[in-house]
Amino acid sequence: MALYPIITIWLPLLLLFPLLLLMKKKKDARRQNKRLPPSPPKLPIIGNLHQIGELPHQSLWRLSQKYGPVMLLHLGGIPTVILSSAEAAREAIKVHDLDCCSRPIMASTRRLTYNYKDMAFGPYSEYWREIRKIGVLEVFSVKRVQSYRYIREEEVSSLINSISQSSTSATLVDLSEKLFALTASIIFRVAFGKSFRGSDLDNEKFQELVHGAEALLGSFDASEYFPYVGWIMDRLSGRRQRLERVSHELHSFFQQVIDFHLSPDRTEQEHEDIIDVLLRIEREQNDPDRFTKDNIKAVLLNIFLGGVDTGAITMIWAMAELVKNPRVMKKAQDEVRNFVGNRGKVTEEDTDQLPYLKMIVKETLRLHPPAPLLLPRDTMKHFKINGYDIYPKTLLQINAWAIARDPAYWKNPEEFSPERFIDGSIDYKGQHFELLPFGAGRRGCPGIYMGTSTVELALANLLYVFDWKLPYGMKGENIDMEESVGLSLATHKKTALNLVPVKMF
Ligand code: HEM
Repeated sequence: MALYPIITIWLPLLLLFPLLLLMKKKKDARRQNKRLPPSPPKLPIIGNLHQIGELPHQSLWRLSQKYGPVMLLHLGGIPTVILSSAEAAREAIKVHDLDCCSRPIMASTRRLTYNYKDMAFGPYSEYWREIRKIGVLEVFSVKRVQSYRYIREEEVSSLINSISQSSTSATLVDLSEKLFALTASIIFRVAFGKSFRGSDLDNEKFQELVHGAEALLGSFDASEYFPYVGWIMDRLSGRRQRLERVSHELHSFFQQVIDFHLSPDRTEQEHEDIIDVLLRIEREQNDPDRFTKDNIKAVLLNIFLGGVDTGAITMIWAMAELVKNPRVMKKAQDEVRNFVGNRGKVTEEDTDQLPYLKMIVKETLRLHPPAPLLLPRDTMKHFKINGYDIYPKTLLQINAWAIARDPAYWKNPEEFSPERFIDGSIDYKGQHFELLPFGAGRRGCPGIYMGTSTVELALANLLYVFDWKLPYGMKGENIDMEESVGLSLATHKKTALNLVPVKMF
């Protein structure tokens, strides 16, 4: 037998063997030296999934009481680190922001965002930096948000008018429904330039689609949790089909509105809406493939997902807390009524002069952050938090809800007390890690100003124009403050808030 073929195969392997041995030794040494965060016991295959209940932020908070502020879970096959203290959050999204500012890759986010042409779900990349920059400068800038002031004021006026009708008959108003409709109308006009009222665009159908997309984006595909077999579960559960249907319908809807903007019959607009802005960016690009209609649709999806529910949820919780706390309600009403006098309505300029109202919004966001776990981050490098090793490709979740209720930072944390912000030293803009309703760092919410402008204006008018009474026989302490995740990306009040308005102006 010829020795030559044997030598050619085995000789390189023999030479490689010591090298492989050395590499294995090094890897073992690294493993032995690594200090992983504490973990609750896990089950085969599902890992810690069985320990996460209907309200994940609350389940994770309970686990963190036992396992500490830096905790490692295994959600199926996904290693996930949960941070539940301001110090740990600071280390991650300030000190190591660049190491963990990506987002996890998932089949459904990829499909809904045109292969990550959006801002919110896209992994960290040169393209993401570019789209985020465009967003911050062109869509979310103070100037742009201020240019939509007339939309917010008109929509808040029509909300007040519609509530006034119930007030004359002293009937209950479903404030939850009204406030969702308000934020939806505002975002619809800001993005599409026209109101869905009296137009051929069907807002209800569109809302249904956005919620369908939220339900898909707010949960993981089984194929991510369970490699090899998860895709079968996604098919059997109908998730795959839902994903295809929602993506297809959203795509057609956005295409229809973009076509309308490009139609030669469209008259010159006084105000640039967001589609106009994005179409202008498309025209100004040197590389025609860099920013296309798909990029526009992906950004539009972010604006609807980020802009509608978050604002409505915040206002609903604020009103629920105010009727539960008549002292705070009265103080806020005195502030706005004394400032505005008999002018009949509150304008955006007025809200800048209402410090107590702003404290109420902060306190609401502390107790009820609409995104209690922020959005998941994906780590890109090895780094340490509180001395624990965090490895690349780990999912990172910050429990902003737990941090904002931690007695280590907050006196009587469960109490709704806007006065705790009286000295103005703590804000929600991402510099104070004990209050993170908008996240922080590279991935922090770019829509803070857009969101709070609507919330402050609508609340100020609701408090100025009406006194609010509970349904007959109901007491403040009986208001249901239970949370629900439901079909939304965000956590909201489980039951609708029904109140009786009494018109004062
Ligand atoms: C009360 C109102 C709002 C709250 C509480 C809120 C909260 C958040 C949170 C927690 C995040 C994730 C931050 C992180 O991962 O660190 C986020 C991201 C984002 N929000 Fe908001 N948001 C609000 C309003 C808005 C509005 C009005 C818009 C747009 C119209 C918007 C658009 C976005 C986008 C595009 C992102 C993704 C940023 C990125 O990944 O680069 N948000 N928001």
